[in-house]
This record gives sequence, structure tokens and C-alpha cells, in this order.
Amino acid sequence: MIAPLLRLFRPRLALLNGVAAVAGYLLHPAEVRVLSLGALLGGVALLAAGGSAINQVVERDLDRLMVRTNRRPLPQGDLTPRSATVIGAAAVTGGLLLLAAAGGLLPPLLGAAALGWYLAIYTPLKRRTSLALAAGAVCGAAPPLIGWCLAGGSPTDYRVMFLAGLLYLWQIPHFWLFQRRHAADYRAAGIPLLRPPVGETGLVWLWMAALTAAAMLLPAFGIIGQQAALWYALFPLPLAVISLARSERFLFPYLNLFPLLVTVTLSLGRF
Ligand code: HEM
Ligand SMILES: CC(C)=CCC/C(C)=C/CC/C(C)=C/COP(=O)(O)OP(=O)(O)O
Repeated sequence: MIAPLLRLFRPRLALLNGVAAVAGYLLHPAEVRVLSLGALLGGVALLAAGGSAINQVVERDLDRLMVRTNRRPLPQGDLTPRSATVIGAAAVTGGLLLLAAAGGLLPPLLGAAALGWYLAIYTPLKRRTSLALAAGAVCGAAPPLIGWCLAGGSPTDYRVMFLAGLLYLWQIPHFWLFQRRHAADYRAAGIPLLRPPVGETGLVWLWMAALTAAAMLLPAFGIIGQQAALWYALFPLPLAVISLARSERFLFPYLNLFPLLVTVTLSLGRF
């Protein structure tokens, strides 16, 4: 029963959303409260895991059509739509309760809004237009906002807007490269491919230049202070080298690490 649950919850993806929320928490100058940090990481990860479960209930017809997803518990019959929905709802409830216990009303409200956006906007749009990603990346940029607000910050503070904006920009190539690798799968399922016009690879590198420039804005605006040297070493430098070398082989794994590298940098000197 463990394997189907892991495929339903997608723990690496869920955890990385929790890690992205921790980045928002650490960006805030308030003193780090380890219990709150743990509740934030667990709460957002449970929300993302619950969202993945409910997304798989909604997309069980599509998942059956793709090699990448047809081993998931619903196409395999390991779980019924009803049991997967109950399990997903339990994870979401747990996540909301954890966020409320640690941060009051705003963090769970933001989490519920992000989850609603993912399930009610991104998931239906994905079947209709490749631009679903542009909408979906909005909810994917929510975790740092949740962490920032749980630390006591305002959701409209320019500092967290910069960090959420960076995560927004990152999701585009993160998914774009992934979809290119599984293009045949997406065609088989009839899911519109993010196929920009001629010069697709040129656009990917253009986007990487934008991501590099955006990463450089955080120290440039003083949003990141003492960690600036590490920030430049982990972001603009590798991104510039990979982009100049146009090495998709290095770009893909580097991109999957990106939110973790952001959090590692922001944790410097905070504990
Ligand atoms: C709407 C925005 C996003 C889209 C469309 C997207 C799309 C995807 C897809 C299709 C996969 C492959 C999943 C699989 O094969 O099971 C994936 C993997 C992954 N995504 Fe994203 N993603 C988005 C946002 C995010 C965010 C916000 C994070 C974390 C901050 C994230 C982290 C990951 C990780 C860590 C994996 C690898 C999971 C694994 O290997 O088990 N993604 N993403
Ligand atoms: C706080 C909170 C809950 C924020 C929302 C974060 C979140 C769940 C972002 C979406 C990440 C994701 C798994 C997209 C892939 O969906 P997909 O349906 O394209 O993936 P698939 O094709 O592998 O099923």
C-alpha cells in the first residue's frame, strides 16, 4: 500500500513545495521559530500532496494514456476515485490545520487559495491550452508567500513579491524542459504542448537569461544581504555558465534543484 500512496502524493514534489515555503519564512527578518518552521514545511507539503492526490482523481483518464503516469494508483486500480479523494482531503485538512496552528488564519487561507487555483484553474485549463502553465505557475509561486506570512510578514511586501516572482519564472523552464522530454506522451493524451514558434531552444535560453537577471535583483535590491556572495555563486554564475554553454543536460537537473538552492542560501546565518 506504500507504493501507491507515494505515487499518489508525489512526496519529492510535495516536499519541495514545503522547502519553497521555508524560503519565504527565512527571507523574513523575524527570529526563526523551529516548531513554526516544521509546521510550515509539513503543512505546505501536505497541501501539495493532497493536491496531487485530488489532481490524479480528476486526471485519471489522462493518466491512463501516458506512459509516465499510467502506473499511478488510479489507472492501476490500486485505489478507487473515492478512496483517493478521501485520502487527498485528509492530507489537505492536516496541512491546513498545521498552518493554522503555527500561523493563524492567513497562511491556511493562502494555502487553500493556492490549492483551489491548482485544482480549479490549472488542472482544467491544462486540457485546453498550453498556456495553462502560465496560470498554474501562480499557485506554484504561493509557497514562499505562505512562509513569509507565517513569519509575520505582509503578503504585499515587495521582498516576498520578488522571491515569489523568481519562483514563478523558474517554473516555466522547469515544466517546459520536462514536457519536451515527454512530448510523445503529452500528444498521446491530447494535452496541448507548450510549443512556442520557431527557435524554441532560443526561447528557453532567453527565459534562462531572464531568470538569471531576476535572481540578481534580490541582492541588488538589498533583499538578500549577508548571503549575497553565496547567492551569486549559486544562481547567476551557474545559470550564466549553463546558458552560455547551452547545456540542456545540466540545465534540467539544476532547475529541479533551484527552489532547494534558494532555501539553502536563505538559511545561511539564520540558525
Ligand atoms: C504549475 C506549475 C508546475 C507544473 C506544471 C509542474 C509540472 C511538473 C511535472 C509534470 C512533473 C513530473 C511529475 C511526475 O512525473 O510525477 C514535475 C516534477 C517535479 N516538480 Fe514541478 N511543476 C510545477 C510547479 C512545481 C513547483 C512549484 C515545485 C516546487 C517548488 C515543483 C517541483 C517539482 C519536483 C521536485 C518534481 C520532481 C518530482 C519527482 O521526481 O518525483 N514543481 N513538475
Ligand atoms: C501551497 C500549495 C498547495 C501550492 C500549490 C503548489 C502546487 C501543487 C503546484 C503545482 C505543482 C504540480 C504538481 C504541477 C503538475 O501538475 P500536473 O497535473 O501537470 O502533473 P502530472 O502531469 O504529472 O499529473
